[in-house]
Amino acid sequence: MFIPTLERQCTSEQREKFLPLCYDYRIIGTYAQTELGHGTFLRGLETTAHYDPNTQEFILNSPTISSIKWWPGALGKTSTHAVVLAQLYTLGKCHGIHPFVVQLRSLDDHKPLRGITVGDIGPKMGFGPNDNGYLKLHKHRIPRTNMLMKYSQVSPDGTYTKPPRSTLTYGTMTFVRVLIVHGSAIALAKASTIAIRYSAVRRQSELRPGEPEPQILSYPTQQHKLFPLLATAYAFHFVQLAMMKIYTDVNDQINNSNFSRIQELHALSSGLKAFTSWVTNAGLEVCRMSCGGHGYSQASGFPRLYADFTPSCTYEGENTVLMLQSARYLVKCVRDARSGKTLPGTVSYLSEDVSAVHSGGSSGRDLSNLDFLISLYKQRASNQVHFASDKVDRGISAGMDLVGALNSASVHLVSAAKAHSHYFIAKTFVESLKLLKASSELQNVLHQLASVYVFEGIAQSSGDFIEDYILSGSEAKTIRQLAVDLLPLIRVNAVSLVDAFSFRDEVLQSVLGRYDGNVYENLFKWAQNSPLNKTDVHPSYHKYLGPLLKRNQSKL
Ligand SMILES: CC/C=C\C/C=C\C/C=C\C/C=C\C/C=C\C/C=C\C=C\C(=O)SCCNC(=O)CCNC(=O)[C@H](O)C(C)(C)COP(=O)(O)OP(=O)(O)OC[C@H]1O[C@@H](n2cnc3c(N)ncnc32)[C@H](O)[C@@H]1OP(=O)(O)O
Ligand SMILES: Cc1cc2nc3c(=O)[nH]c(=O)nc-3n(C[C@H](O)[C@H](O)[C@H](O)COP(=O)(O)OP(=O)(O)OC[C@H]3O[C@@H](n4cnc5c(N)ncnc54)[C@H](O)[C@@H]3O)c2cc1C
Repeated sequence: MFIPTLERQCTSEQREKFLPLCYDYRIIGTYAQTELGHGTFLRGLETTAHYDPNTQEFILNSPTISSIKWWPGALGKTSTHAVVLAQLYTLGKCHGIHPFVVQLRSLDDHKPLRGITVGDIGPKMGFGPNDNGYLKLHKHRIPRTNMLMKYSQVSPDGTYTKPPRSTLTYGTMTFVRVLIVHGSAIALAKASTIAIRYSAVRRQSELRPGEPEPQILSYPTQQHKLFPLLATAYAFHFVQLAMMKIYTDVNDQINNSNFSRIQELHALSSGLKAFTSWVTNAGLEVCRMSCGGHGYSQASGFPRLYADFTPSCTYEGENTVLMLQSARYLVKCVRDARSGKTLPGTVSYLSEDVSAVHSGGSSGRDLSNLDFLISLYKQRASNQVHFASDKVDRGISAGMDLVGALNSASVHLVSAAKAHSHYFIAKTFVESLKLLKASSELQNVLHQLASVYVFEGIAQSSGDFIEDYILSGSEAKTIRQLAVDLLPLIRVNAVSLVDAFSFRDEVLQSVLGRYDGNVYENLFKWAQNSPLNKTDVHPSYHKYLGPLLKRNQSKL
């Protein structure tokens, strides 16, 4: 995050100064924004940067215990520099959060500089090798030119020039949220690869006396656990491509001082980051548990995969907070639509009158038609957004201010943002396949995946569709059965569909997911290499177990 921030927030002179040092690994940096007391509420960050016009320096300070920077990756022992987000003060006025490049350690002996107290925050649930750290600043001085001044400036005499948009400071977070959508796709693809390959190798139980034990991948329940997640990994692959395209287009516009789509990008990236990381987080556990006891072994790769992925739901914007950010924008769009404004592409459906399109229960609707079902996802999303938006309006009519009305409706707002994100993902998946240049055989297999993703998405949220009369109960049951009917068809290609992710064994880091399927021999080999097996009799025997056993044996 250090380099993307410099690339996005530096003047051209600052780029020339800092970026070559980064690219050549002459300095290593981190992104120090979160503090002990604040991670979500950025306007509440307490680190200060006071401008001293006499020396043309900023004085950075951690005024309270809660202002200590806390969590930034590689801050503890590795980074020589940091982008520090601090409240800018100049000529006696506070101008809010701004980014500053701060050198933390000497480039000669790597010792912390004067005014810098830095260290590791201690062991975490995962990310063991990463020295997430703390940083306490004590009246640490940096040159004026270390404030990243592409969008806002402080002149030598201390005069402040404000940015075209205050939220341009948040640009790196948007970029990383887009990466996390990709990260979710990759993590779920890895977990699906491990679970499906192992399920093809593992044989268990005797369905009928004398019959060979079947592959557990042949059990419909195992298929129902894994194949919707496999389809989701493909869905997330396509949606991260679409998200990155939108990010690149909007970022190009921002670089040309066109800020018209910055809110739409923030809302979409926030919703997709939260939706994909929540779904992946839960999916990793389903994949682990589908592998029985061996799934719980470190040898499976699942413990590390989960422990390293699960903070994706927290960092780069806690998921609930980001869903609320997305919903806040959707409510704004409903108002804009009502006042006749044209809405941008990803939310234009909110100005359509979808309610008249479908009414649940009418017979003869083709419930296997993906285009039709995507229109139901659209109706569900539109209904949820309008319902939540109406809640906000009623709160305001009852005398609340906007913040109070948004907070009061926040549970429904999160549901609306989830439905919006789900619609975008399902629609993108189906549309991406139409554009794919592939053989009819491949198109058929991918259509099966898209179908099971769309069907199962409705089955798992059928309440939303039934409550709003988008589907009747019997139609929801039919769609649920359509998903189950697809499972044996996907079974035929399941291993090939995970092989297609092409994870090398060294990357997958899983004995269960080995490409050669040689699991048992390698599990035994892996166990023999366990540190506890260095000696037949563990040294602890002589200290504890031996004396205990001998003492009790003498009583026999
Ligand atoms: C090449 C790679 C290939 C593959 C990748 C594959 C695998 C990689 C895997 C993972 C991805 C990579 C990296 C991740 C790995 C490890 C993690 C590493 C680091 C983690 C770093 C961090 O966590 S950094 C810190 C992150 N912190 C946050 O995100 C803070 C969240 N909080 C906020 O953003 C703000 O508090 C808030 C915006 C939520 C609220 O702000 P507030 O001011 O209180 O309130 P509002 O009034 O709601 O907002 C004001 C207006 O500002 C608009 N806004 C807010 N944010 C933005 C934004 N980002 N962009 C644009 N606009 C924004 C908001 O909409 C409001 O506007 P209005 O018009 O409505 O007023
Ligand atoms: C592995 C890891 C790596 C990290 N790396 C970095 C890094 O490199 N740089 C960096 O600066 N930070 C980093 N962070 C910090 C991370 O960005 C924050 O933890 C994250 O932004 C969440 O903020 P918080 O911890 O203050 O949670 P909080 O905001 O305190 O969240 C706690 C609960 O409060 C709820 N909540 C908060 N605000 C609201 C609201 N307005 N409405 C409703 N509910 C709300 C949340 O939904 C959540 O349930 C990292 C964190 C982790 C775990």
